[in-house]
Amino acid sequence: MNPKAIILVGGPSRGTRFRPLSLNVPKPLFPVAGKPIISHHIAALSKVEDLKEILLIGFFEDSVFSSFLQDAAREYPNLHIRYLREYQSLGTAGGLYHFRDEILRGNPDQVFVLHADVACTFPLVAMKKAHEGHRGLCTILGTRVPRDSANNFGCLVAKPDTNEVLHYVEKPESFISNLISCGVYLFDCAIFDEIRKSLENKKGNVETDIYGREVFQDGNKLRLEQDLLRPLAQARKLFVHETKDFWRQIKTAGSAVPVNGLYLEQLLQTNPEKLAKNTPGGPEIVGAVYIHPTAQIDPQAKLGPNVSIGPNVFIGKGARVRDSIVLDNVDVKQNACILHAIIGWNSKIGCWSRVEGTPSAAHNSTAVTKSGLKIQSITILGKEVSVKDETIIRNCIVLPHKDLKSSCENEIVM
Ligand SMILES: Nc1nc2c(ncn2[C@@H]2O[C@H](COP(=O)(O)OP(=O)(O)O[C@H]3O[C@H](CO)[C@@H](O)[C@H](O)[C@@H]3O)[C@@H](O)[C@H]2O)c(=O)[nH]1
Repeated sequence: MNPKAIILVGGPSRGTRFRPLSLNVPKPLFPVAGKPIISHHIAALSKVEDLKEILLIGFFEDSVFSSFLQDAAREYPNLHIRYLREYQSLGTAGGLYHFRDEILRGNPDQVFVLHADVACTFPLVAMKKAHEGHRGLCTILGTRVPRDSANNFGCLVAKPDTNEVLHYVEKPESFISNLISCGVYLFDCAIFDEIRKSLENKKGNVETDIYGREVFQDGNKLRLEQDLLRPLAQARKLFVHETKDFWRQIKTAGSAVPVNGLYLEQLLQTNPEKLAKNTPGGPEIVGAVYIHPTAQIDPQAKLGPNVSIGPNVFIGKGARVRDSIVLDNVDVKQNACILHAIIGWNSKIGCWSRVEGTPSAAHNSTAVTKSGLKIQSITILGKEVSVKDETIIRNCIVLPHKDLKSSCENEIVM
């Protein structure tokens, strides 16, 4: 077996719900639990036997991923990781088809396809084993979600004894099943014949590009879900591998906070040496906390659980941080309190101030409702925001470069 992998990274127009953070970093590179979102995908892929090549496919500028790719090459010398740029958004299966020659080079027999905007334990080795035990062309990772959120996803109805998918419906209007697609797939390479068939069904919508390759006309995308998975289910060639581990989407900026917590909890179980520990004369650490080696934390500060502290951060005496991500070069003055928040690069949090959000209990949701109105649950400060001493910022989104001189609540500060 000689599998390859693809990570669908999307492009700049797709990160809008991730604002204001995506104004400064493309969503796939936003750090959670101390490393870029897609590094978690790559770490899981690196454990798949014989997998040597990972292709990131998206429509960002080429330069966006260059330094990430250099770092990844150093960390994984046995993996060949490249970025392939779509000339425009081609849809979730359009890039697979457009770059089919690159993907099929070296005759792989299987291809993993992972959405960049999901977080989970990526049980890829178990998925591969399950895939090789049936006669399907695709195994899709599935998870159970609460009934009322199921129609935000691709829904699957499967035979419990064989895991064969009988129906696949993308974001149905009414309830079909609470077993949903996680956006993680393993395909046999024969899938490219199915893509060809699906294209033939869309006849008349194909043109030839300057390299003589078939591409789709403007605005006509090839959708993995509707154009490929649905017919595969109808042909009984789609199987599901259900995971009981955590799974989350990363759509809004606020969703990075629970995802950060889940990855940190996972690290606490698998690689606790990567996390901060209580040491004599050091700050108080509660639960899973990641601190970049260049950060300086006052011994009288208290951090955790579920906290990531980025490079060159300074946390002052008596400060308290929990359930939050503090990005590079942030200066947190003494006795400040940060709860359920993301603090953007180079921000300054004054003495005795509070930056806080409200924890949301809802699965895969980061907004809460108050008096019938949807309010922001995670407080997010964009890059270079300054919060004056003794100020409270609660349930707010603050755009970059703002100087907050008085308290605010449930606001978008523009
Ligand atoms: N390269 C590329 N990537 C794309 C494009 N369009 C979307 N993507 C990437 O494909 C992934 C899916 O994005 P969406 O199109 O926004 O779909 P969704 O609403 O997240 O729903 C999909 O994912 C759910 C799981 O998270 C599924 O449950 C659902 O069925 C569907 O596949 C993201 O990682 C996104 O960046 C494109 O044109 N080109």
